[in-house]
Amino acid sequence: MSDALLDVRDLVVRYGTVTAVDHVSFTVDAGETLALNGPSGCGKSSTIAAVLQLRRPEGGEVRFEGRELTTLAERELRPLRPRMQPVFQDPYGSLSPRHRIRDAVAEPLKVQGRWNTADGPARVAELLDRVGLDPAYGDRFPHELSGGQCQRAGIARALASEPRLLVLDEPVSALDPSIRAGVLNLLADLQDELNLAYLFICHDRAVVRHFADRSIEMRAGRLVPA
Ligand SMILES: Nc1ncnc2c1ncn2[C@@H]1O[C@H](COP(=O)(O)OP(=O)(O)OP(=O)(O)O)[C@@H](O)[C@H]1O
Repeated sequence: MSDALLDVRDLVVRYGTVTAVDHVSFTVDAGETLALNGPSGCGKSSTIAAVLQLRRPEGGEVRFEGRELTTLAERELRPLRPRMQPVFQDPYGSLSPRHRIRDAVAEPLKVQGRWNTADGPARVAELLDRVGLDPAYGDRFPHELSGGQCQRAGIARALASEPRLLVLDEPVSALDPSIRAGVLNLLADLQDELNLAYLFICHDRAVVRHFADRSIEMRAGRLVPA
């Protein structure tokens, strides 16, 4: 058995007769960035949905922190879910338009029973500050933030859960090219500071070369030599 943080073995995802992920295996170590590349429709989203157990795979194993997730009941998965957090491409899509940024960042703490009125607000301010947002932005709604600021707020919300793994699904593709580097630098700093692991989907080869420790390539549901 490997001691990787995430160990995916022979993963299979099917939609009816379509095999979207066909016996895919990879590992991600603590503190490591693995890039997952490939053309549209090759199975990247299906792979990460199965890793996050948002969709139960038809075959294979997803071992996270040494525990096999695919055989766990939802009730057993619940305490593990905070430790693997997604960050999606659309910065506005991952935050509810009706909730202030402060409440969006506080929500994971409340859901996980870790909210404390004495120090909760300070924790939220600290998380916003950590991602480079003035804590005063906590009062705003997502549409009052730029795309880059909103993506930073989404990262703060993910960090509230104290994850070990972030699944980054094209986290800077929707952002203005001039602000992409700032968000990528933030992710790199957070990784160093918190020993976070990243499973990173990205189409931009220059970004992958700069940002990832290793990369794997998918074509038509299978891993191919990079
Ligand atoms: N809900 C679904 N029902 C049926 N087929 C699906 C479903 N979701 C994905 N597929 C099919 O599975 C295959 C893999 O899709 P997937 O979205 O995982 O690829 P992708 O690499 O993430 O693509 P993109 O980069 O465009 O998001 C494709 O052939 C797609 O049409």
